[in-house]
Amino acid sequence: MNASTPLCPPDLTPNDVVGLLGKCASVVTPIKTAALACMRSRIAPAGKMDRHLIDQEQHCVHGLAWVATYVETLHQVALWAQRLYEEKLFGEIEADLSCMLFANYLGDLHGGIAMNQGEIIRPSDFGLEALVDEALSDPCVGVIIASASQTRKTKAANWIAQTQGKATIETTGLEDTYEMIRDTFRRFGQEKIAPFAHTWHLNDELIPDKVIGEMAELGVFGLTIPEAFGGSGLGKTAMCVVSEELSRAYIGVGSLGTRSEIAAELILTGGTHAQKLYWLPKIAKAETLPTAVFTEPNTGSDLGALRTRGENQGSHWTITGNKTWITHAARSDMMTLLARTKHDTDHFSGLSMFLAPKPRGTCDAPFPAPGMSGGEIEVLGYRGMKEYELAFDGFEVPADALLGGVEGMGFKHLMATFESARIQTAARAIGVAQNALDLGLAYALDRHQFGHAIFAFPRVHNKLVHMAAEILGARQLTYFAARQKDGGKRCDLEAGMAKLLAARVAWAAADNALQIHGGNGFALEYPISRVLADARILNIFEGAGEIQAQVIARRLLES
Ligand SMILES: Cc1cc2nc3c(=O)[nH]c(=O)nc-3n(C[C@H](O)[C@H](O)[C@H](O)COP(=O)(O)OP(=O)(O)OC[C@H]3O[C@@H](n4cnc5c(N)ncnc54)[C@H](O)[C@@H]3O)c2cc1C
Repeated sequence: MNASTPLCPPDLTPNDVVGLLGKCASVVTPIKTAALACMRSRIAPAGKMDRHLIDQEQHCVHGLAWVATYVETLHQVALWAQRLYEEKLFGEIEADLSCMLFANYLGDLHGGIAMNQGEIIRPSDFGLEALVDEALSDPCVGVIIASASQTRKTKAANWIAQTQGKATIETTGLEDTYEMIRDTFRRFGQEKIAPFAHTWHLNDELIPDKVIGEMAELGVFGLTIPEAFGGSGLGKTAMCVVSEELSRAYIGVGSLGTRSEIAAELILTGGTHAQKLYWLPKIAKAETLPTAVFTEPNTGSDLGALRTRGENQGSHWTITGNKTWITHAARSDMMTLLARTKHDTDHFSGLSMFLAPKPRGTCDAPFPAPGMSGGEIEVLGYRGMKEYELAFDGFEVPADALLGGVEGMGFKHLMATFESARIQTAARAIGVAQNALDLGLAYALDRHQFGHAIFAFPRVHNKLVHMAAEILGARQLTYFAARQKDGGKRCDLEAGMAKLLAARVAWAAADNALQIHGGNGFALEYPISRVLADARILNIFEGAGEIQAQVIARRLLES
């Protein structure tokens, strides 16, 4: 990023842009490699990783995860651009948005990446100022950065304004089947969810049973369950598209399938044949709504330390302990419940997973089961399913409810579901970000100040362009993780990156869209107030941002 870099011609063609994106994506790879080498030398000076040093160096360890996430995003966007170009689908808006994304992320790699507000990871943190300067002094970087001019931003903004009502601004590059699925769920979201979501939120209501029934008919709950067990047998890419569109209408609805996805994944990876035959068809039809019962009052991120006890009574198990933050606990029929069954342990190896049936509760009698009680936790956002704290006191679970019939495998089984759950959460985040963009755009076009629609002001429309560009990047990264998963490859790294980035993108989009609404955005009456609250949870659950960064960095360091 050297001042003498030649500035670009303002009229880069999409063809020029595709070439530049590919070059820029390759010039940043050495930055990741060098940051990784630097962290290896700091946290594994003798060749073996030192846990104490990992914690001591956490800012930079997590910074490495962010650098790698940026580099992977740029790679995936460059590959997407190349694929579209070959199919003659890479047009002006795809070129404009990818230039914006590259300009911002290349700038961040040079000046510092915001891991969070105020927590910036800079090249100097790794002692890599000279290397980063050198890598980013490549002329292709200067051209891309200069191409993200105000003229181009305004042109992109006008294009975005014309795409109002279109499913996606850019061509996603997904096969037609997925785009047909998107259209179906977009229509469903627009007709059956979006008009009611804000009222459900304001009244803190459960999403109506009727909506769950309609979603079941559309196949939401059995999307990725194999056909042999009553599902549609689709892959994670389809799950992403469905989750995006449902969450774009309302995150509560986009999250209804999350617990079914977790339960199905647990049963498919760890269950006995009898458990698969019994539960999967019921989950696919939404006859069984599962709930995920892991977190405890004193154990959140460090799940391996949880204390709820499972005791083998011969004919059955009993569960005793406290859980918290359990989404949709009352209106559910089965708990994927993690408890300690090896009582002489205090870490993950003593944990077992149960598929514990429970009677479905109502608002008046949420937990009508002996040995189980609970209370609602009132929340800022992410409503529609309700959150609960639960107390178990000798709650009985059938003997055959132990997942896979084996003790001590619960944490391992849960870890195997993380890839899928994180990909789905990234897709939910993209849906929320898209909702924010939709709302911000509509308001900006409608609201007039100083004699113009506020959309006309660069500081307003630049925000919309930034949102669209970041959504494009997070989307391609998420689809990449989904493809890896569908291809049977290990993808905890890619899934973690997708979730890490998409959660930040959703929060930034919601915040910027609220800013565009001015004072009205702060009024509960406006849906953007809900979207802001909903967006905030994405960086906390399914692995807080810090935990996600830790997981990504450890995987990189171990490789
Ligand atoms: C709306 C909502 C719905 C949820 N739904 C469910 C559900 O259905 N089932 C379920 O089991 N759980 C659920 N959870 C719980 C959720 O998974 C946990 O909140 C999450 O795992 C974080 O745990 P914690 O809240 O105990 O935070 P803690 O683990 O106490 O961490 C607090 C903060 O400390 C920081 N932190 C923690 N550890 C580290 C570290 N090693 N390094 C650096 N920073 C760190 C992070 O910033 C973190 O946000 C839900 C939570 C919410 C808020």
